[in-house]
Amino acid sequence: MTRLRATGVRARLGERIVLDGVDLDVAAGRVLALVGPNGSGKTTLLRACYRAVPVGAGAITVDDRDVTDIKRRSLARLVGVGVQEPVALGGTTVRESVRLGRTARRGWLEPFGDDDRAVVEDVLGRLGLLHLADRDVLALSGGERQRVSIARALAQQPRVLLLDEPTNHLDLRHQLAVLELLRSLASDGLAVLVTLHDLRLATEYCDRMAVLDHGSVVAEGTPEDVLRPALLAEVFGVRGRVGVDRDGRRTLDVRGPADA
Ligand SMILES: Nc1ncnc2c1ncn2[C@@H]1O[C@H](COP(=O)(O)OP(=O)(O)OP(=O)(O)O)[C@@H](O)[C@H]1O
Repeated sequence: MTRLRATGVRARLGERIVLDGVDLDVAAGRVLALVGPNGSGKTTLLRACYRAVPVGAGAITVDDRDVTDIKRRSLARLVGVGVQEPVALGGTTVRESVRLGRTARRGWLEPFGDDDRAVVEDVLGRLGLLHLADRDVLALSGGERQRVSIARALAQQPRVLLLDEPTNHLDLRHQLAVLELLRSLASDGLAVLVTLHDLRLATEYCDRMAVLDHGSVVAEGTPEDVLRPALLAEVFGVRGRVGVDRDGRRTLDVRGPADA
């Protein structure tokens, strides 16, 4: 079973120690929400998982193989990444942009085949992008571009999916659609690690979360176990608690700043 693991990961950016002994474990079938205040190291940890940031100590492994020992092309078959600000080249349509995700799957001289086409059309459909497929990516809204970035990652058919703030440009309907999609991808067997700013959304939709604070994981578990009032006050600076609404859904009730 696929497993992404970080063990004692330390990373420096310039003079700063940004990750300071991070331990994390995401198994296939799970969505793990990585939450934490601004600047706590969430994006850096995700970047370390796909080798965009060097790890100074500790290790990040996929199926017990250190990611630094995996060739880039093989890594792209294992790990798909949707980044916060997708790079979009002018003159590329949505469909072409998503097709780029297939590069990792094909041999160097192998032509784009029916299988590739089927995967691209499938992910365009799953992300609600079919009606935009022929549009230039530069002529999209921020939220639409974000969905293209997720679609391209899925076109790689990875075993691990890393998404950095996949909901931050999305309207409410698309936020919920993306989080539902992550759940269904996990039940299809993917291991999903996703950074989320919106603690309420993370509480409602994710069965597990890890809280990063000053470069270390300070809590990991179910939202009700993790988001205790003391942690909400200390780490996020708010007064709040996790409860259950009338329909039995988990909710996060935030009452205001902790020092008010
Ligand atoms: N290139 C850099 N050089 C030095 N420090 C950096 C660099 N990039 C980021 N940092 C610092 O590293 C820390 C972690 O940044 P990171 O982007 O990983 O945090 P984050 O939790 O994703 O933040 P946010 O919630 O604001 O997106 C921050 O203090 C940031 O200022």
